[in-house]
Amino acid sequence: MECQHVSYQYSHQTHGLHDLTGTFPTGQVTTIIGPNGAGKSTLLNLLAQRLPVQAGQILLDQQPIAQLKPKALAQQVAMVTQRHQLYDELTVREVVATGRLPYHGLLQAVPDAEVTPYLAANGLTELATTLMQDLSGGQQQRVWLAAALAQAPSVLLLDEPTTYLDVHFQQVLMTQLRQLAAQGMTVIQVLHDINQAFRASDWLWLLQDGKLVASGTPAQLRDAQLLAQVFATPIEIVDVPQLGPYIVQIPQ
Ligand SMILES: Nc1ncnc2c1ncn2[C@@H]1O[C@H](COP(=O)(O)OP(=O)(O)OP(=O)(O)O)[C@@H](O)[C@H]1O
Repeated sequence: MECQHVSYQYSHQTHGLHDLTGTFPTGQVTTIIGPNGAGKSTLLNLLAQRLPVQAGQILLDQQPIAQLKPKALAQQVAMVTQRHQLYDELTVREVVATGRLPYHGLLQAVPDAEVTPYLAANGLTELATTLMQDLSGGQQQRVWLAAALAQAPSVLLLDEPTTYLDVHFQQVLMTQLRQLAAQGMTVIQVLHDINQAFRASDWLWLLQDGKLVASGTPAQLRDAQLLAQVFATPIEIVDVPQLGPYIVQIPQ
């Protein structure tokens, strides 16, 4: 997936994204990092076509995604949705089944055989008949991931997917994303924890004020001066035994 001169402005606002050009390598985990308000969620929403690109284009396999019909797009690009009250009274199985809708007619039932594997792969079998409103935040997060994976997308988008997860499940998720990428999926996520971003990614996008300041491998972007400037805070990179380089914020 790639962006070519992509810009977006919220109506009557100066904020948005300005002339972004760069790639999200196929079969790799890319993490978008940057300060609050840098435009990370806006970019994800553009990649998912939840917001229309106003200038430039986003290409998937060299095709502008704006030209894809909604059903074709949903078979290619899935976004792990944040909690939504509309789903509170649906069961886990019903929510995961929504991921299969792009492969069926609107009124067709989704066969159990298409849902069961995604429940099992995400540790949700036991919870299949539980209502969403009766789940913890972390369990709900796993349901949204299962629903997105049920779309069998080639591109998976995740906006701060670790928010509701404890440290153990954060690690489980990061490993799962790596495995999906190894199987050929292009994974694009937004993370706030920069150390997690540097450890869990093959590729990084660094945004500031709606602009792409840098993109590259974690090794290329592990630059204390650059990070300090973008995050407006003193930063040092220290070597932690058994962990390697670690980005630390220096108290002012
Ligand atoms: N619906 C909206 N209408 C108007 N402006 C918006 C809207 N959504 C976001 N913005 C503005 O666009 C800019 C980018 O917002 P965005 O949510 O993409 O940033 P972000 O990097 O994801 O931030 P955060 O780290 O705080 O989640 C911000 O200045 C924000 O105020």
